[in-house]
Amino acid sequence: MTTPAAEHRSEPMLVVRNLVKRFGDKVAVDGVSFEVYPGESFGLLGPNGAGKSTTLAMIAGLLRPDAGEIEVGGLPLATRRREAQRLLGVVPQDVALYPELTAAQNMGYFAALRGLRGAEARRQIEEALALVGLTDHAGQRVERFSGGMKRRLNIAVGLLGRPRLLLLDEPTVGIDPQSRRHILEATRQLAATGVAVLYTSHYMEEVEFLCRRVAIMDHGRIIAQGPMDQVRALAGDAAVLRLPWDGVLRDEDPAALGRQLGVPVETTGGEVRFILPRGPEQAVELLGELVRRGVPVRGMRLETPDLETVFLALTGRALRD
Ligand SMILES: Nc1ncnc2c1ncn2[C@@H]1O[C@H](COP(=O)(O)OP(=O)(O)OP(=O)(O)O)[C@@H](O)[C@H]1O
Repeated sequence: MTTPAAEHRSEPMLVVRNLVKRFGDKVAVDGVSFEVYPGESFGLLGPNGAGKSTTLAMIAGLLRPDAGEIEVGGLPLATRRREAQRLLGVVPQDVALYPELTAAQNMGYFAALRGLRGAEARRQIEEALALVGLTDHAGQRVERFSGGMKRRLNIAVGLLGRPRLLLLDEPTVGIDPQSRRHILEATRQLAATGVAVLYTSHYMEEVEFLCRRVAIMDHGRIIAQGPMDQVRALAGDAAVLRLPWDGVLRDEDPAALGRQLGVPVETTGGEVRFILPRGPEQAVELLGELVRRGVPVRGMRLETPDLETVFLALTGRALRD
């Protein structure tokens, strides 16, 4: 499934074609193709180890592909890497900051590395800190920052040089809700100003919030790609039953319960999600089973397909176990 280029008025900012990367016998990226257009956040979704970071590292020019092509702003990465990299902002999973320096000093250092000087550097630093909500913390040393604030600063660093293509590698893993909101909102604003954003995540709700187009990766391959509604439709009848976690399954291990009941389960943010391949009617059986086991059901929500259920429908596995 592909999006007709005609839908987009501009040329793609990123073209990835038949990308392959091997590590020894392991094929980490296996024939991946997609495009990202100016002004859109394109979601690259997949479980840990799917090959998302490896794909991003190749686009960033940090890893050489074994096969395939990458073009950034029409420039082939293989032959015009330096020019292409000037259009790119990369925000890696690991935070790379100097803890003993303030946020502003870190930004100043990375701005200089990017070749920015004087008033232009100051303007860009100010803008980037404002976008991620760190203006009031500019003078604070990074060692006193929370994990979420460090991630936001890491993103601000990635924005120096005003990239036309921003690569965000799972920017919200393990951070507080406030920082997460800042990051999602900043990403949205950037896309609104015309930046092409490639957003990788294994949180489908983030991708559903940010992205109109998405690719789902598993074992190095793209197993579904296209506009969100079309990809969602691949879930067929599957549904998700969400139950509050606190107090409900106190004495039960939800993963073990899921295995016994034969349905994939994941636990996130105080609730358990049971994924029901056969759709809503399976919820009746499942609830009956929970009641038989004496599990007090104090609330529930039954939802129609999201990207989680798509992944299950296509692979038979939950995105996050
Ligand atoms: N330098 C490397 N050497 C050997 N194997 C690697 C290397 N980098 C990645 N891999 C393997 O390639 C596969 C894809 O890894 P990758 O980090 O791209 O996945 P991912 O989807 O980004 O997952 P995560 O969210 O865990 O980073 C994994 O099986 C990983 O173990």
